[in-house]
Amino acid sequence: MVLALGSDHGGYALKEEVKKYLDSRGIAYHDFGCHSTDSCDYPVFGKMVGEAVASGEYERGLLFCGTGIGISIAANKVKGVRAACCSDCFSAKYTRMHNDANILAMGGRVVGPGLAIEMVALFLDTEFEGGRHQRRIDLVSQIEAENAAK
Ligand SMILES: O=C(CO)[C@H](O)[C@H](O)COP(=O)(O)O
Repeated sequence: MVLALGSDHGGYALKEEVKKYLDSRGIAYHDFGCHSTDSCDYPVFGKMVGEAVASGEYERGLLFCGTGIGISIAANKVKGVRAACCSDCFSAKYTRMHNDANILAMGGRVVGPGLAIEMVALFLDTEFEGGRHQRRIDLVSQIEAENAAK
């Protein structure tokens, strides 16, 4: 699995911590930026990672901003993206099992590195359950298709 990573300045430090964890597990990733704590704009990186995941080039993505919210909102504007902003392990696990989330977003000003790494592990290691949940994802995709046609 190759991951697409992105952050703004508010999520930069947490992204660096998560990268150390991914390195320790030998999980490959590409970091689309940002690459410092200089102030920047989260939609730029949410869009880049969203498009990278939606294209199929990267299987899943990890996004970071101050709250995790803005960058997940931006990524979710890309067709095919299901980005979940999480700050607890239950949500990080169930967003894989029930929502087949393809991007996990976290807030560098909300969660510490220990919790973030636990959430990343659950997000990466949990499979989608399918079944009734696939029907619901199909309904979400239908909303995307309807809006694209407008
Ligand atoms: O969390 C965020 C978006 O949801 C941003 O990281 C946050 O809004 C950036 O704020 P500032 O420019 O004051 O550092």
